[in-house]
Amino acid sequence: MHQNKHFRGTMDHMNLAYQLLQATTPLAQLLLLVPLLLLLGHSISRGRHGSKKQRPKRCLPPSPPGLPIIGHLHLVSDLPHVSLRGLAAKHGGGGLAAKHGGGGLMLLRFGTVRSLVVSSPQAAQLVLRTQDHAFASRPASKVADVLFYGSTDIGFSPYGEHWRQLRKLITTHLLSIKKVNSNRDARHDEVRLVMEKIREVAAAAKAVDISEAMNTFANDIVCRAVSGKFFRAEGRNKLFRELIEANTRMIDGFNLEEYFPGVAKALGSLTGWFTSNKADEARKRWDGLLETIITDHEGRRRSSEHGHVAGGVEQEESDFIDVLLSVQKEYGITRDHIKAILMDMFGAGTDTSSLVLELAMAELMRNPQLMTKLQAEVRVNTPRGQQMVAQDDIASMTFLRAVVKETLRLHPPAPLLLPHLAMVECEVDGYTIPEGTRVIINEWAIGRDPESWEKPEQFMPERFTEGGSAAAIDFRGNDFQFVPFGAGRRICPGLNFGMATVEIMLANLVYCFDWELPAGMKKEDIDLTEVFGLTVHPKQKLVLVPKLRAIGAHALQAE
Ligand code: HEM
Repeated sequence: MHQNKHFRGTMDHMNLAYQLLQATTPLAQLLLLVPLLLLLGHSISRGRHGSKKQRPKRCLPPSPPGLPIIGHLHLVSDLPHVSLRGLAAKHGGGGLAAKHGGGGLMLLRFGTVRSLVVSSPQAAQLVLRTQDHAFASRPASKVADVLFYGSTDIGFSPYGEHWRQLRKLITTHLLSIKKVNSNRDARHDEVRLVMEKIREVAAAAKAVDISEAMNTFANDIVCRAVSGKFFRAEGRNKLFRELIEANTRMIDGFNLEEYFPGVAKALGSLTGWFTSNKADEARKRWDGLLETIITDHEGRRRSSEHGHVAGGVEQEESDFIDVLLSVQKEYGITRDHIKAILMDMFGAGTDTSSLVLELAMAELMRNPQLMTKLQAEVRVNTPRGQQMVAQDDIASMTFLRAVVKETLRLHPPAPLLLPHLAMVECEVDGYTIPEGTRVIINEWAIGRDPESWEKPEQFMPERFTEGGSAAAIDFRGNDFQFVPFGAGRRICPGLNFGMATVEIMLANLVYCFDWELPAGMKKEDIDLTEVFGLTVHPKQKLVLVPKLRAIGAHALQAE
């Protein structure tokens, strides 16, 4: 392709020379001939030697035609992951990976921000593994700066020593497999509370708002691991939920303020409608809540150091906030850093797990034969007479895991992961990616890529079971056709925590109850239309009617 360009350039020089030679006197012809011959010679020698030198400086990935000022913003609908897939199918071809069924790189401009969109497993592998070191940072975000104390949390922190330290801290003290296992009793306790509530609803022949119930549950699980039983005081868990929801809406990555920072700066103080103004409000509310919780913990720590037990209540085992306070000096973190980390834990850990649960239940209700199959597996593998499914029973439930995987494939809670950033100029699949380019990985499109998945739009958990077409594929960041937790340095550190939360709850929902749709509703009426945000939610709430199984009734009462 580059040689063709040179050939064309050489031909242009020759045409020009020919025309000039025709139009001028012999002396002028001679005088003109010399520089033209020199130019021609130079072109030819560039064509012959050093094929690298002849390449244009930058061969950028393909782009659809854009508009002045807004760039490609008008091409993105209110479901960006869907429009980006459509655009990538038309414009994201080419590249070396295309030869292997890949391609999947497309360059867009949103306002002043250049964005690389990654839409195939091959391209995702190049960005998240081969060049992970170059793409492991996050783009600066005014909203994240306001919300997360100057982006000093983990999720929005730029790549570097601060991020490394915090990540080490949370993976060691909260999210390691050992820690996740040690939380099993607390998890079991929280699941039991939900089952009790559902039982009451079932006894009254009413319906359960599954979306709400799963969100509360996931939030309670994280809050309990992070701040002990403290969080239940004075309706704090409700406030947490409100604040988390507000954050998710504000940091969806498609925020005009971030695409026109100059305009936003000029107008920001005059108007109240910019997201960062709202973020400021939310941060003040977060700060008040976190300050109270941290101060409570400090008080407890002081009491126990002096041999007192706060409020006459038995001292509980230390939670994550206690750990953060005790390692503050060792890790060199400030009080604001602690608050930023806590916001991450509450935010990243709640919505994600609860969405997987809600959507798994929705898909099972749409596919009753799969619900029956899952119930059979869970009920057979739970020891007879046992009131609830326990963590240890889950190990043998392969279909349960397949259902969760299939839910993550079709409905990844964060369809565009979190944005990455090119820290240096680098080359991906023969294209130059300029330093500072924002990178959007369209995991939603990758999970539905027909090159990688058989009948990609269908919910078929069997594909992940033994003998299935995707039996060997896992979500731990090694199989790039399936990266709902991301991959590489920025892979979700809460993967084990999230999976443990989802599996134990789903198993118990289908073990303890049979489920029906509200009167007059058919399975075809379950609407999965989405609302976009950093995490994507179904527009319609999932409301289901629980029916008690005999075992559930005795068991839950007996506990
Ligand atoms: C099913 C549950 C979950 C899913 C699907 C999920 C998904 C993700 C995704 C897609 C990312 C971005 C990866 C990237 O940028 O490439 C992420 C990052 C993150 N997640 Fe999760 N997550 C889940 C549960 C959790 C839980 C339970 C926690 C903690 C309690 C957590 C904490 C985090 C943090 C701190 C980050 C930022 C990592 C960094 O930037 O280095 N996640 N998660």
